[in-house]
Amino acid sequence: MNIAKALTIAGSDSGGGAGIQADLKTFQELGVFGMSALTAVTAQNTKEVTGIYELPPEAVAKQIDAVVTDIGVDAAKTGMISSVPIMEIIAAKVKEHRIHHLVIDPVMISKSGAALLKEEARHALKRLLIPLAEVVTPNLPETEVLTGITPDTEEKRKEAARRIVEMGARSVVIKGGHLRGEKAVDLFFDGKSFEHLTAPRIETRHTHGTGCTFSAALTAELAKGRPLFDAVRKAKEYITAAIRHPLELGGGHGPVNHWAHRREEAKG
Ligand SMILES: Nc1ncnc2c1ncn2[C@@H]1O[C@H](COP(=O)(O)OP(=O)(O)OP(=O)(O)O)[C@@H](O)[C@H]1O
Ligand SMILES: Cc1ncc(CO)c(N)n1
Repeated sequence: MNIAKALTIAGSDSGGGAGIQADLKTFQELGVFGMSALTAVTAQNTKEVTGIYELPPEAVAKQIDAVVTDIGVDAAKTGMISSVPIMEIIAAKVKEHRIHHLVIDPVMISKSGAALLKEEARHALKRLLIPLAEVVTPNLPETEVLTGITPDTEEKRKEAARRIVEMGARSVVIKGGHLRGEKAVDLFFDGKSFEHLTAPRIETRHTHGTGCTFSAALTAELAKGRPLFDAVRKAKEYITAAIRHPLELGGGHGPVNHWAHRREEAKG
């Protein structure tokens, strides 16, 4: 049996909606065997982050080595990587193990407002990780930090996408979750052409983990061998269903529903 295998290199969210937990749930839902290399443990719920505990860089390296050398990795993603030494070791391991299908989700701030990336690590993210990416998935504030462009118009979002590809990424999806308007529109660019991914905007506060879940779905589809833009489209369908059928857990930004896609598939 040929089983697709995906690895997430990210932080743990005790609340289960974002981070490693969102990634593994998404991999499983999409029929991919999920593995993890933890970079940090966060104490977190739908309202706040109450603690961040980084792992030693060596612990991150050992987790990656352990799974790549035995089980194998068809595609990987990165999420929360708070410090420069952890970024350095991940970049080295991605090169050493020739991980080609790599999704970089440049996580910076949680929905509840906590900083998940140290300020001094912003530059390292651009220098070390973005050049290794098959696709980078910034939201709008992350796009601004990466490029210095305020992405408040379509033209500026296109310019920012060009800049991210110039940094060495093979492609980028600028996510429009933070825009207003009737539609949630994301912009894809692969160095040649632009494509829009459009879905109805759902009125809800239960959006904890949208970014992690989207990039995990994209990673799962790449692990299965789906072509890049098809994988992006599938990920968009998956996250839209997960937002559309909220679980209504917790008193703050509740988690998205990782199994909602089953309902939509059942409807046809
Ligand atoms: N209210 C919404 N309705 C429909 N789609 C949405 C909504 N909010 C976000 N999305 C979609 O979810 C995906 C993730 O985008 P978003 O901009 O929310 O990521 P993010 O800010 O990185 O999330 P996170 O808080 O997990 O870091 C995108 O495809 C975006 O268009
Ligand atoms: C551990 C972790 N990673 C990513 C996010 C994204 O917001 C989060 N809230 N927590």
